[in-house]
Amino acid sequence: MPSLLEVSGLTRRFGGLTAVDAVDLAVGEGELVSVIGPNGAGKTTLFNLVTGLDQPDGGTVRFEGEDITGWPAPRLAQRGLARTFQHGRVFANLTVLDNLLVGAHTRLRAVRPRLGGIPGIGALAELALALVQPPSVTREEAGLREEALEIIALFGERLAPRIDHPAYSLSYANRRRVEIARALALQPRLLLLDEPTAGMNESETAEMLEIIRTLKSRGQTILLIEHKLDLVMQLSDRVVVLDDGRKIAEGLPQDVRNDAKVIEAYLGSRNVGQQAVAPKSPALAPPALAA
Ligand SMILES: Nc1ncnc2c1ncn2[C@@H]1O[C@H](COP(=O)(O)OP(=O)(O)OP(=O)(O)O)[C@@H](O)[C@H]1O
Repeated sequence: MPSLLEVSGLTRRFGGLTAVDAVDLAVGEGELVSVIGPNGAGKTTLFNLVTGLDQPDGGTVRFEGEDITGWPAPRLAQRGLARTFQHGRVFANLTVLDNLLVGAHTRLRAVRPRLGGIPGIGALAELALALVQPPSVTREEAGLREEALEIIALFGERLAPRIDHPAYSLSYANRRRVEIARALALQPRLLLLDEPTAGMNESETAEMLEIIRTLKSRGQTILLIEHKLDLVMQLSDRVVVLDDGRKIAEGLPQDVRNDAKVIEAYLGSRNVGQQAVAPKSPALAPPALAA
């Protein structure tokens, strides 16, 4: 049986720099795979290539065996891939709940009548149905609202009391939670999280770890970029390590932690996240030193 996601020989060059260099990567159904590596290793570029925000110079991306290389992001979202961004992206003027409903909207069936073939007719019919609001649309939207509230409940008191607040009024950490909640509203087959704990303090990071653990226990397949290596070690089924665009190691967290090439990459002059690798800083120390 093919993996849910299979990346083969993926390559992206920017001028003379090869940001992603013939990377192979597979994620099985229900797995949590983390991508780690020093700053500039190519992690976000890899995510951009998988999620249609950037086009590869070579290689393929397959999803459930289907070649999805170069598909635009909206089509990938409908196919079951949802992602979050390193610096968080929400609809600032929409409420928390509406941010989720926007995410869920791609799944609505009743408001998207099948009137293909005649250009523009589908969009017109969709608009007409939205204005008239027949029972099928109302029912489906009520269902999505229920689902959205269930997703919000996952974040406990952080979001539940704020469902009617505009996203711009939220704290940075809450905006990041909304972004993840919105991605979940798509009911993705594969959730790609780009540094979900960036900018979060210790207790917020611990909360996020529990949320990701809960998602994983529900069978959610996850591809994760994360600089906080203790979190990576606790959550991951497998870890893929990039350095200078190339995959230098892959395996179980405990094996990667002790891999000589990984230790070398992290002990170089580069930084992990915004903070220098230092053996005295266990949470940010390279894998081999974080034990
Ligand atoms: N649009 C671009 N144009 C030119 N160079 C780019 C572009 N995007 C990324 N790069 C370069 O590609 C390399 C990989 O960058 P990328 O952001 O993927 O690394 P990363 O592992 O995600 O780093 P970080 O941990 O700092 O987020 C870097 O050297 C970066 O400067």
